[in-house]
Amino acid sequence: MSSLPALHHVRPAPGEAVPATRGIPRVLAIAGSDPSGGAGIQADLKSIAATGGYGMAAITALTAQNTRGVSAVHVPPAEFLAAQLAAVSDDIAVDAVKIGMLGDAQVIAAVRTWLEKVRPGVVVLDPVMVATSGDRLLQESAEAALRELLPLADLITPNLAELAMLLGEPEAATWPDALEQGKRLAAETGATVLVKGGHLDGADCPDALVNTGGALSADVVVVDGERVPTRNSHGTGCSLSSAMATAQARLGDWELSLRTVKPWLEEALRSSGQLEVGHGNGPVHHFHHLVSTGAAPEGSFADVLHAEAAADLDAIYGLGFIRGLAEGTLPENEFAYYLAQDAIYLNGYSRVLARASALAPTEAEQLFWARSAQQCLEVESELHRSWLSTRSVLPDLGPVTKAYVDHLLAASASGSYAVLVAAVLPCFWLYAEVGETLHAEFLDAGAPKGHPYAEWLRTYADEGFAEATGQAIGIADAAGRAASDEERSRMLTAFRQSSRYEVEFFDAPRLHS
Ligand SMILES: Nc1ncnc2c1ncn2[C@@H]1O[C@H](COP(=O)(O)OP(=O)(O)OP(=O)(O)O)[C@@H](O)[C@H]1O
Ligand SMILES: Cc1ncc(COP(=O)(O)O)c(N)n1
Repeated sequence: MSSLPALHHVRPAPGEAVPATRGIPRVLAIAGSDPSGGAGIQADLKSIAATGGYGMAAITALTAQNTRGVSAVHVPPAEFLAAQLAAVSDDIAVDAVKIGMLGDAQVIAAVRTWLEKVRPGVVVLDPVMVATSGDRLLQESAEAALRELLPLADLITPNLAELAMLLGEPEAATWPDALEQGKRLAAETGATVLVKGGHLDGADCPDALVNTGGALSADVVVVDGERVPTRNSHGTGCSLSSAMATAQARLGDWELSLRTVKPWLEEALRSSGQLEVGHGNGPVHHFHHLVSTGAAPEGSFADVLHAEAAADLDAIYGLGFIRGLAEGTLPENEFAYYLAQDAIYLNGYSRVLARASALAPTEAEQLFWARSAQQCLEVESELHRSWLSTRSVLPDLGPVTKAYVDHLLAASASGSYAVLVAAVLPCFWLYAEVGETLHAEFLDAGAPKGHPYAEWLRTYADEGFAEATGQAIGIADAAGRAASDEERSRMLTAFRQSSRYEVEFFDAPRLHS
């Protein structure tokens, strides 16, 4: 015995809103297979998933086709379709059904019997007769049976050729004529008709919901859209109808459903060029809205960051402070100011690194940031013990130090580990590069005796810090490659800002000491 909730056996009266499904709607596509993946059941499953449903598929027919056309059609015995349908509805509550290619009259009869028994809450029928390529997907002898099936649907989604065939009229050449035909089909069937503008010319591509029985806010509700200049329209009808079934099961409102689905489909057409599928009318990109998970090569994001910092590194080497430090001509008060600000900075930086440790996704990264935070405090106390103890008056928190630490604290409160990692990186990376260069210059000059900053320049030869910098770069690179476009862009902004503060930090003694 089926344990389906009563809701799924009760069909709402015409005009009555279908209750929106809580959670993920279970949507069954009853359609033909397109092995090239652009139309039929394959497009249905992609569309259902892309618009937030759980897709199921009972296959009416197998086609051999690609983007250029259909080469063969095989319709299995209708009893086998009936078995598929029963297997689904005996076990699973079906929130919405989308019906596509039916093939022949026996298949139509099997679907009719199942619909009359199960009475799903949402039935969308795409009366597929002829593929875009011109190949028949419904036997001519089955057209009458298809017409008789229409009143069992809530929404019918014919293209202009199908609309005309169902009415036995010539194809509409203008949008107003198409809407008039939509009204006639709606009146004949009692269903809502989705009249589609895809086959018309012009810069716009409108669609309209038509129902003359008062089910909508007006007899004709037009939803405008732009025409996308592409030949990749294979499967747009299949995609639209299954997305409408899914949206309706969730929203319970046809107009809202079309307004939700149409922009998604328009973007899927617009992004179709990203797919390189076939040589004919290619498929649309159903999942255009998902972030690309194609793994970027290791080091690629680090390369982007390094390029971002190049101008700031040049600026640092050009600063009077750096030249004076290297040549031994830096005024003592500027050096003392720098050391005092460095000690203050390291205290704040340590707190920010501790936050990175708290947010780290792996224990190895957690440990790395925790160790780095500890080392900052050790360097801070070493500065006080040996470098600052001989200097009597210590400057307070300077404006650049404050701004830099505030920026890091903001990054640590951004909620994004990736952004925080990007923000703390320049202090490792730029400092390590500048230190290495100054130390090398010092050695090249023969480590001159009597250089007033010789002892300080020797501290730059710290292999442990160079190794930690390599680890920090690796973590930021991995975080950047895994981030969404939006998060990666926030990482770049945070990194750029910190890199800029590195320049200002080295220039602050000149301005504020
Ligand atoms: N070039 C386009 N730009 C924007 N939207 C389009 C374009 N072509 C089709 N559409 C939209 O795609 C959907 C399907 O419309 P169309 O009239 O092409 O139906 P169809 O012929 O049944 O589709 P199919 O191409 O799958 O046979 C409609 O929402 C329509 O507005
Ligand atoms: C199995 C199957 N179902 C439907 C269509 C219609 O799609 P289109 O008109 O875009 O070719 C198709 N080509 N194949």
